[in-house]
Amino acid sequence: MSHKAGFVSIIGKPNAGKSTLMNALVGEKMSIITPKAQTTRHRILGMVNTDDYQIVFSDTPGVIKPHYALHESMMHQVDGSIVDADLILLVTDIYEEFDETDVLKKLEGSLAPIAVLINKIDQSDEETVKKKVEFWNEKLQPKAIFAISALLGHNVKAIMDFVVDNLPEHPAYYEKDALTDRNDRFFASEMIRAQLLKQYKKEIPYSAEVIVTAFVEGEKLHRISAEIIVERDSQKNIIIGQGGSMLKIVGTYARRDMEEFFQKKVFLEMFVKVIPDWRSKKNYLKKFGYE
Ligand SMILES: Nc1nc2c(ncn2[C@@H]2O[C@H](COP(=O)(O)OP(=O)(O)OP(=O)(O)O)[C@@H](O)[C@H]2O)c(=O)[nH]1
Repeated sequence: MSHKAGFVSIIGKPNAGKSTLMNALVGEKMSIITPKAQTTRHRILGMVNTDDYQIVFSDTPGVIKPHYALHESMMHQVDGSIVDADLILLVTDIYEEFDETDVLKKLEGSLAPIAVLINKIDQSDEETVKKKVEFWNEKLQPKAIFAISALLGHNVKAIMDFVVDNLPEHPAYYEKDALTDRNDRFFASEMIRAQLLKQYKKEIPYSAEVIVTAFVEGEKLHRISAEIIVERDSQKNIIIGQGGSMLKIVGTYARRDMEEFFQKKVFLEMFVKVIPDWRSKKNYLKKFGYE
């Protein structure tokens, strides 16, 4: 019997709802979601397997104009996922008036069919949705347009059906029990990064990276050590807070998320370290997993 498999890339501006959609499609909390733009820094694969097919979704960083080497790496990951794609899901936010020219420019080189997903329709009305559908039909003549709410799961099933219909015949690319290309260390560091995005304002979360330095799996308990890397001493002080109060909050929430994710008790310790201008330094970026 024939088997289908393919790469489906989720592309769009920051904050459009790409990670929310990815999680809704794969049914797991794979990508961290926060109200802040530029939450996602890596391309993350999420797989859906049945006997008949394997869909390999890629959640990607939001398309931005690069300001640091870090951003350049993020945009390379977007480009890579467009090159690999058998199918592209372009996510756009119904009410954000983003200029999407840069996203469209990236898509120009691709031959993969595109579906435009107009997201967050739960915050909109029929008339606005209709106008957006017309706009995208004219602009891109995509293979399909869906008006969706990734948050509420509205029309997510229709996207899945569309994806399966348009998947090429191909053997599986990964083991059929695989869910992602990322390991537990990665998810642990992402859960800490999500708390940095939630608990601190302005530049702090964007200046921070999280490295899991030890991950000891136990029968009853995982012991996890992590470093939070920032660019300046002043940022280190803010991260730690008065008498360690802020770091304690971050640790408490991150540990709670980890315990839910790993279904295990977690002992978490964190250290804050300064590496001046790490976002612009290629050697550190490489060390932190940005190619
Ligand atoms: N109302 C509403 N909010 C949504 C919907 N989808 C996503 N959001 C919210 O939009 C914000 C951004 O969502 P993400 O999924 O992190 O967006 P993203 O495109 O991955 O963002 P980047 O990582 O910056 O590229 C979060 O606060 C989500 O809860 C939706 O369908 N409706």
